[in-house]
Amino acid sequence: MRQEGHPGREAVQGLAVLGATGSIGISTLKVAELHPGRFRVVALSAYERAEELRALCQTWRPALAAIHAPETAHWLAQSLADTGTEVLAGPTALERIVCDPRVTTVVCGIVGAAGLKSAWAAVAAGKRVLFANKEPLVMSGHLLMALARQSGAQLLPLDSEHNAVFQCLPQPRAGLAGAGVRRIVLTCSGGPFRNTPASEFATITPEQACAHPRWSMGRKISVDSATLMNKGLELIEACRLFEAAPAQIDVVIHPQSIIHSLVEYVDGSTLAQLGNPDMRTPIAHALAFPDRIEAGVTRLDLAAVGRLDFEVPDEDRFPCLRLARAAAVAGASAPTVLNAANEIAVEAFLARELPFAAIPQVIESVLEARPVVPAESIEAILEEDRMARECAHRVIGGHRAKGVVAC
Ligand SMILES: NC(=O)C1=CN([C@@H]2O[C@H](COP(=O)(O)OP(=O)(O)OC[C@H]3O[C@@H](n4cnc5c(N)ncnc54)[C@H](OP(=O)(O)O)[C@@H]3O)[C@@H](O)[C@H]2O)C=CC1
Ligand SMILES: CC(=O)[C@@H](O)[C@H](O)COP(=O)(O)O
Ligand SMILES: [Mn+2]
Repeated sequence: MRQEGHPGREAVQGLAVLGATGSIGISTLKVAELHPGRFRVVALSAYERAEELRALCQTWRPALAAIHAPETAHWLAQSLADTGTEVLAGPTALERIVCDPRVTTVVCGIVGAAGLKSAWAAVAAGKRVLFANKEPLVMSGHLLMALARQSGAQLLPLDSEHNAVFQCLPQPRAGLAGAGVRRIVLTCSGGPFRNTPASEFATITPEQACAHPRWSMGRKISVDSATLMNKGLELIEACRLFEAAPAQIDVVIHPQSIIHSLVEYVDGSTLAQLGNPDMRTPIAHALAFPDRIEAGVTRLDLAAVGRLDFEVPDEDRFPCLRLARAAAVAGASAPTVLNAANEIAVEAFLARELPFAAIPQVIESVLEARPVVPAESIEAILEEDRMARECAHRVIGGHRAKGVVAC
């Protein structure tokens, strides 16, 4: 993560917000709205929510917009005809956006592995790249970090825990050991089922799983928080972003989500970043870094919060965390397989085709079925992702054939 030579301070940043219609995209635009002299919205993207993208384009008047399906793009172009927005579609639209010379800063707010190619293109193009989309980092973070060193891209974490760790580390950095870091502690809310007995997991519905106690987020990450896979993915994400070994990352349950993560130093000091659970804070931090700007969030009132609690995570009830740690230790293709199996299992759960309790079972079966192979090119990673998804579909098919009912 380099700091020099990028538009943090003086130049107006040209923003490309990928996944503009999602939770991260909307929070980013709320921060940008507070600072019209600092940020110009150059490009917005969505996948299928065309009405929402049209409304954003009418407000922000970006030079470029992208949506997945060509026929939807045609409709969008017609309805934005008087705005000057050029509408793109198809597989290379996002790559074209991030490479546009008017774009200095790319906000990666797409969900899942679907964000990998655009994130990759943004890093290759040497942009300032703000990562919320953790799945590409889990799959290929080691390659993205190396690519950033070559291209001069500046990678900044938006994920609240990683942004907190970033804030607790000295800048510029020269590795964790050089900075005297002993370990990184990621906090975890515990999700909506922190106190739910495992015997009740079989009947959990998508609505219950998506009702996160602290954060308002998209459906996929909300389910990940409920299984604790979100923390597992974040453990791997932290290994990638901070070039840490899995053994240097611990997880602690902190139900209030006020401390967003901690860094322990060899001298016994532990630094933490605190704030109300609102993504506009890490987004404002990364957008303005190294400056600090108003984020529009409610100030933290510790007396009103009253108490901060901590617990050890229960990996028996939440095996996804254990599976993710094992994948981090195995390295190579294992994190890609873990992520792919999780995406397919969560999709099936949200479609009421798989019980909540079966999500970790599917992931474990896919991890057992796929050999760990080298992951030293983006092509190899994409191929492993494809095969792991196929395997997950077969495992889920077998599960359904046994007549296990989903809620
Ligand atoms: N929400 C949060 O607070 C946090 C999110 N993150 C991470 O950020 C990412 C985004 O999360 P979140 O904003 O909650 O997700 P949302 O589901 O709210 O938004 C996802 C966005 O990505 C677009 N999208 C979905 N599928 C595709 C696809 N195949 N190709 C291109 N675009 C697509 C959606 O478009 P459309 O609306 O048209 O479907 C939407 O704009 C995730 O990786 C998540 O883990 C990390 C920390 C916090
Ligand atoms: C806001 C954010 O960064 C999420 O990733 C959050 O961490 C989810 O909360 P959990 O700690 O419940 O996974
Ligand atoms: Mn997070």
